Amino acid sequence: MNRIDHAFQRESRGHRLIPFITAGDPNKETTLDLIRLLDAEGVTAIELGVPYSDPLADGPVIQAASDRALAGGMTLAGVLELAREARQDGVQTPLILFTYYNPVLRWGPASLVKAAFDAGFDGFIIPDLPLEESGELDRIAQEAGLHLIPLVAPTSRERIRAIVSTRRGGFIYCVSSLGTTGMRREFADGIESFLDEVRRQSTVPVAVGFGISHPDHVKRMTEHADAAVVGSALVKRVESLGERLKQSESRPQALDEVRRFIRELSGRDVPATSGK
Ligand SMILES: O=P(O)(O)OC[C@@H](O)[C@@H](O)c1c[nH]c2ccccc12
Repeated sequence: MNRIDHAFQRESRGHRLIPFITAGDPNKETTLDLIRLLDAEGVTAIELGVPYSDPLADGPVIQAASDRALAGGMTLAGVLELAREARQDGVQTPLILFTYYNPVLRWGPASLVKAAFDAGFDGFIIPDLPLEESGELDRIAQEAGLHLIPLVAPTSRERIRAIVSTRRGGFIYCVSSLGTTGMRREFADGIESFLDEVRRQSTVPVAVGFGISHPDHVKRMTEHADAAVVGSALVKRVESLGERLKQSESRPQALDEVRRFIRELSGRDVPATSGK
Protein backbone atom coordinates (compact mmCIF):
# COMPACT_ATOMS: atom_id res chain seq x y z
CA MET A 1 0.00 0.00 0.00
CA ASN A 2 1.18 3.56 -0.80
CA ARG A 3 2.58 5.57 2.18
CA ILE A 4 -0.19 8.18 1.75
CA ASP A 5 -2.91 5.55 2.27
CA HIS A 6 -1.05 4.21 5.34
CA ALA A 7 -0.63 7.70 6.78
CA PHE A 8 -4.35 8.41 6.81
CA GLN A 9 -4.99 5.12 8.61
CA ARG A 10 -2.33 5.78 11.26
CA GLU A 11 -3.34 7.50 14.50
CA SER A 12 -2.44 11.21 14.30
CA ARG A 13 -0.79 13.21 17.12
CA GLY A 14 -3.10 16.24 17.03
CA HIS A 15 -4.86 17.51 13.93
CA ARG A 16 -3.61 16.06 10.63
CA LEU A 17 -1.33 18.51 8.82
CA ILE A 18 0.00 18.44 5.27
CA PRO A 19 2.71 21.14 5.13
CA PHE A 20 3.94 22.60 1.84
CA ILE A 21 7.56 23.79 1.59
CA THR A 22 9.44 25.12 -1.42
CA ALA A 23 12.44 22.86 -2.10
CA GLY A 24 15.71 24.80 -1.91
CA ASP A 25 14.33 27.74 0.12
CA PRO A 26 16.58 29.10 1.57
CA ASN A 27 18.91 26.21 0.58
CA LYS A 28 19.06 22.45 0.02
CA GLU A 29 20.43 21.61 3.48
CA THR A 30 17.61 23.50 5.19
CA THR A 31 14.98 21.73 3.08
CA LEU A 32 16.43 18.37 4.13
CA ASP A 33 16.37 19.45 7.79
CA LEU A 34 12.77 20.66 7.40
CA ILE A 35 11.71 17.31 5.89
CA ARG A 36 13.36 15.48 8.80
CA LEU A 37 11.67 17.83 11.31
CA LEU A 38 8.21 17.40 9.74
CA ASP A 39 8.76 13.63 9.60
CA ALA A 40 9.66 13.57 13.31
CA GLU A 41 6.57 15.68 14.08
CA GLY A 42 4.38 13.02 12.45
CA VAL A 43 2.71 15.17 9.77
CA THR A 44 0.41 13.20 7.46
CA ALA A 45 2.32 14.07 4.25
CA ILE A 46 4.72 16.71 2.93
CA GLU A 47 4.14 18.69 -0.28
CA LEU A 48 7.62 19.33 -1.68
CA GLY A 49 7.32 22.26 -4.08
CA VAL A 50 9.43 22.37 -7.25
CA PRO A 51 10.32 26.06 -7.66
CA TYR A 52 8.95 27.43 -10.93
CA SER A 53 9.42 30.71 -12.79
CA ASP A 54 5.73 31.22 -13.54
CA PRO A 55 3.74 29.95 -10.51
CA LEU A 56 0.33 31.21 -11.67
CA ALA A 57 -1.66 29.77 -8.80
CA ASP A 58 0.68 31.06 -6.13
CA GLY A 59 0.42 34.21 -4.06
CA PRO A 60 3.38 36.50 -3.33
CA VAL A 61 4.81 34.45 -0.43
CA ILE A 62 5.33 31.26 -2.45
CA GLN A 63 6.29 33.19 -5.58
CA ALA A 64 9.10 34.81 -3.57
CA ALA A 65 10.14 31.42 -2.17
CA SER A 66 10.30 30.00 -5.71
CA ASP A 67 12.48 32.93 -6.81
CA ARG A 68 14.85 32.36 -3.87
CA ALA A 69 15.08 28.63 -4.55
CA LEU A 70 15.65 29.14 -8.29
CA ALA A 71 18.34 31.74 -7.51
CA GLY A 72 19.94 29.13 -5.27
CA GLY A 73 20.05 26.70 -8.19
CA MET A 74 17.25 24.28 -7.21
CA THR A 75 15.94 22.16 -10.11
CA LEU A 76 13.46 19.31 -10.58
CA ALA A 77 16.40 16.89 -10.57
CA GLY A 78 17.54 18.51 -7.31
CA VAL A 79 14.11 17.96 -5.74
CA LEU A 80 14.23 14.27 -6.69
CA GLU A 81 17.69 14.07 -5.10
CA LEU A 82 16.33 15.66 -1.89
CA ALA A 83 13.66 12.96 -1.62
CA ARG A 84 16.25 10.24 -2.22
CA GLU A 85 18.48 11.63 0.56
CA ALA A 86 15.51 11.96 2.94
CA ARG A 87 14.56 8.31 2.34
CA GLN A 88 18.19 7.25 2.89
CA ASP A 89 17.98 9.15 6.21
CA GLY A 90 14.98 7.00 7.16
CA VAL A 91 12.20 9.56 6.53
CA GLN A 92 8.91 7.63 6.34
CA THR A 93 6.41 10.46 5.86
CA PRO A 94 4.66 10.42 2.46
CA LEU A 95 6.33 12.84 0.04
CA ILE A 96 4.24 14.55 -2.65
CA LEU A 97 6.00 16.05 -5.65
CA PHE A 98 4.34 19.43 -6.10
CA THR A 99 5.00 20.87 -9.55
CA TYR A 100 3.39 22.83 -12.33
CA TYR A 101 2.79 20.84 -15.51
CA ASN A 102 5.41 22.46 -17.74
CA PRO A 103 8.41 20.89 -15.93
CA VAL A 104 6.60 17.52 -16.15
CA LEU A 105 6.14 17.93 -19.91
CA ARG A 106 9.77 18.97 -20.38
CA TRP A 107 11.04 15.97 -18.41
CA GLY A 108 8.54 13.53 -19.99
CA PRO A 109 5.58 12.31 -17.89
CA ALA A 110 6.34 8.59 -17.95
CA SER A 111 10.02 9.15 -17.25
CA LEU A 112 9.26 11.55 -14.38
CA VAL A 113 6.81 9.13 -12.76
CA LYS A 114 9.52 6.47 -12.74
CA ALA A 115 12.16 8.90 -11.44
CA ALA A 116 9.78 10.11 -8.72
CA PHE A 117 8.97 6.55 -7.65
CA ASP A 118 12.68 5.62 -7.57
CA ALA A 119 13.42 8.76 -5.50
CA GLY A 120 10.81 7.77 -2.91
CA PHE A 121 7.84 10.00 -3.76
CA ASP A 122 4.31 8.77 -3.10
CA GLY A 123 2.23 11.19 -5.13
CA PHE A 124 1.94 14.27 -7.32
CA ILE A 125 -0.01 17.50 -7.11
CA ILE A 126 -0.05 19.40 -10.41
CA PRO A 127 -2.28 22.46 -9.93
CA ASP A 128 -2.47 23.47 -13.61
CA LEU A 129 -3.32 20.01 -14.98
CA PRO A 130 -7.12 19.94 -15.43
CA LEU A 131 -9.01 16.69 -14.83
CA GLU A 132 -9.83 16.40 -18.56
CA GLU A 133 -6.12 16.25 -19.45
CA SER A 134 -4.93 14.17 -16.47
CA GLY A 135 -6.04 10.70 -17.62
CA GLU A 136 -2.74 9.59 -19.14
CA LEU A 137 -0.58 10.79 -16.22
CA ASP A 138 -3.11 9.42 -13.72
CA ARG A 139 -2.91 5.97 -15.35
CA ILE A 140 0.91 5.96 -15.49
CA ALA A 141 1.12 7.13 -11.85
CA GLN A 142 -1.34 4.48 -10.65
CA GLU A 143 0.59 1.76 -12.51
CA ALA A 144 3.75 2.91 -10.68
CA GLY A 145 1.93 2.86 -7.33
CA LEU A 146 1.84 6.67 -7.01
CA HIS A 147 -1.25 8.87 -6.52
CA LEU A 148 -2.11 11.90 -8.62
CA ILE A 149 -3.91 14.10 -6.06
CA PRO A 150 -6.77 16.07 -7.69
CA LEU A 151 -7.74 19.59 -6.68
CA VAL A 152 -11.44 20.41 -6.19
CA ALA A 153 -12.57 24.03 -5.99
CA PRO A 154 -15.83 25.27 -4.43
CA THR A 155 -17.10 26.20 -7.90
CA SER A 156 -16.79 22.65 -9.12
CA ARG A 157 -19.67 21.19 -7.08
CA GLU A 158 -21.09 19.46 -10.17
CA ARG A 159 -17.59 18.25 -11.01
CA ILE A 160 -17.07 16.74 -7.55
CA ARG A 161 -18.41 13.34 -8.63
CA ALA A 162 -16.30 13.32 -11.82
CA ILE A 163 -13.19 14.10 -9.82
CA VAL A 164 -13.70 11.89 -6.76
CA SER A 165 -15.23 8.87 -8.56
CA THR A 166 -11.92 7.96 -10.27
CA ARG A 167 -9.89 7.92 -7.03
CA ARG A 168 -8.41 4.58 -5.86
CA GLY A 169 -6.36 6.01 -3.01
CA GLY A 170 -4.45 9.10 -1.97
CA PHE A 171 -6.71 12.01 -1.05
CA ILE A 172 -8.79 14.78 -2.56
CA TYR A 173 -7.38 18.33 -2.17
CA CYS A 174 -10.23 20.78 -1.60
CA VAL A 175 -9.32 24.40 -2.24
CA SER A 176 -10.94 26.54 0.46
CA SER A 177 -11.52 29.52 -1.79
CA LEU A 178 -10.85 30.79 -5.28
CA GLY A 179 -7.78 32.79 -6.21
CA THR A 180 -4.17 32.06 -5.36
CA THR A 181 -2.44 30.54 -2.35
CA GLY A 182 -1.91 32.84 0.59
CA MET A 183 -2.85 33.47 4.21
CA ARG A 184 -6.45 34.57 4.75
CA ARG A 185 -8.28 36.02 7.77
CA GLU A 186 -11.53 34.28 6.94
CA PHE A 187 -12.87 31.74 4.49
CA ALA A 188 -15.67 31.72 1.96
CA ASP A 189 -19.13 31.12 3.44
CA GLY A 190 -20.27 27.59 2.93
CA ILE A 191 -16.78 26.12 2.95
CA GLU A 192 -17.89 23.61 5.59
CA SER A 193 -20.85 22.44 3.52
CA PHE A 194 -18.58 22.15 0.46
CA LEU A 195 -16.15 19.98 2.44
CA ASP A 196 -19.02 17.88 3.83
CA GLU A 197 -20.31 17.36 0.27
CA VAL A 198 -16.92 16.19 -1.02
CA ARG A 199 -16.51 13.92 2.00
CA ARG A 200 -19.95 12.43 1.39
CA GLN A 201 -19.07 11.58 -2.21
CA SER A 202 -15.44 10.57 -1.72
CA THR A 203 -14.19 7.08 -0.89
CA VAL A 204 -10.73 8.51 -0.06
CA PRO A 205 -9.71 11.09 2.59
CA VAL A 206 -10.27 14.79 1.98
CA ALA A 207 -7.72 17.55 2.71
CA VAL A 208 -8.38 21.29 2.58
CA GLY A 209 -5.92 24.06 1.78
CA PHE A 210 -5.56 27.75 0.90
CA GLY A 211 -5.28 30.38 3.58
CA ILE A 212 -4.92 28.09 6.59
CA SER A 213 -2.43 29.85 8.85
CA HIS A 214 -3.63 29.65 12.47
CA PRO A 215 -4.43 26.84 14.94
CA ASP A 216 -8.09 27.97 14.95
CA HIS A 217 -8.24 27.53 11.17
CA VAL A 218 -6.82 24.00 11.45
CA LYS A 219 -9.25 23.13 14.26
CA ARG A 220 -12.25 24.45 12.30
CA MET A 221 -11.27 22.89 8.98
CA THR A 222 -10.40 19.46 10.37
CA GLU A 223 -13.93 19.19 11.75
CA HIS A 224 -14.97 18.88 8.08
CA ALA A 225 -11.85 17.44 6.44
CA ASP A 226 -9.33 14.72 7.25
CA ALA A 227 -6.28 17.02 7.01
CA ALA A 228 -5.33 20.68 6.65
CA VAL A 229 -2.73 21.85 4.14
CA VAL A 230 -0.52 24.74 5.30
CA GLY A 231 1.79 26.38 2.80
CA SER A 232 2.20 30.15 2.79
CA ALA A 233 2.12 30.55 6.57
CA LEU A 234 4.93 28.00 6.91
CA VAL A 235 6.88 29.34 3.92
CA LYS A 236 6.58 32.85 5.44
CA ARG A 237 7.97 31.52 8.75
CA VAL A 238 10.87 29.89 6.88
CA GLU A 239 11.49 33.16 5.03
CA SER A 240 11.57 35.14 8.29
CA LEU A 241 14.12 32.66 9.70
CA GLY A 242 16.04 32.57 6.40
CA GLU A 243 19.39 34.04 7.50
CA ARG A 244 19.53 31.87 10.64
CA LEU A 245 18.48 28.76 8.72
CA LYS A 246 21.17 29.34 6.10
CA GLN A 247 23.98 29.02 8.64
CA SER A 248 24.42 25.47 9.96
CA GLU A 249 25.47 26.71 13.43
CA SER A 250 22.32 28.84 13.91
CA ARG A 251 19.96 26.49 12.04
CA PRO A 252 19.03 24.16 14.99
CA GLN A 253 17.61 27.05 17.04
CA ALA A 254 15.74 28.42 14.01
CA LEU A 255 14.31 24.95 13.34
CA ASP A 256 13.00 24.90 16.93
CA GLU A 257 10.79 27.87 16.02
CA VAL A 258 9.43 25.98 13.00
CA ARG A 259 8.79 22.94 15.22
CA ARG A 260 6.87 25.07 17.73
CA PHE A 261 4.76 26.53 14.88
CA ILE A 262 3.90 23.06 13.54
CA ARG A 263 2.92 21.87 17.05
CA GLU A 264 0.73 24.94 17.59
CA LEU A 265 -1.01 24.39 14.24
CA SER A 266 -1.68 20.74 15.03
CA GLY A 267 -3.09 21.68 18.43
CA ARG A 268 -0.38 19.79 20.29
CA ASP A 269 1.33 22.80 21.73
CA VAL A 270 -1.06 25.49 22.91
CA PRO A 271 1.00 28.74 22.95
CA ALA A 272 1.51 30.17 26.45
CA THR A 273 -0.01 33.45 25.32
CA SER A 274 -3.37 31.86 24.44
CA GLY A 275 -4.48 31.72 28.08
CA LYS A 276 -7.70 29.93 26.99
O1 LIG B 1 -0.31 28.66 0.77
P1 LIG B 1 -1.61 28.25 1.39
O2 LIG B 1 -2.66 29.37 1.31
O3 LIG B 1 -1.45 27.70 2.80
O4 LIG B 1 -2.21 27.06 0.50
C1 LIG B 1 -1.50 25.78 0.42
C2 LIG B 1 -0.64 25.86 -0.79
O5 LIG B 1 0.46 26.68 -0.47
C3 LIG B 1 -0.04 24.58 -1.39
O6 LIG B 1 -0.88 23.46 -1.29
C4 LIG B 1 0.24 25.04 -2.78
C5 LIG B 1 1.40 25.69 -3.17
N1 LIG B 1 1.27 26.12 -4.44
C6 LIG B 1 -0.01 25.81 -4.90
C7 LIG B 1 -0.63 26.11 -6.11
C8 LIG B 1 -1.96 25.68 -6.29
C9 LIG B 1 -2.63 24.94 -5.29
C10 LIG B 1 -1.99 24.65 -4.03
C11 LIG B 1 -0.70 25.12 -3.87
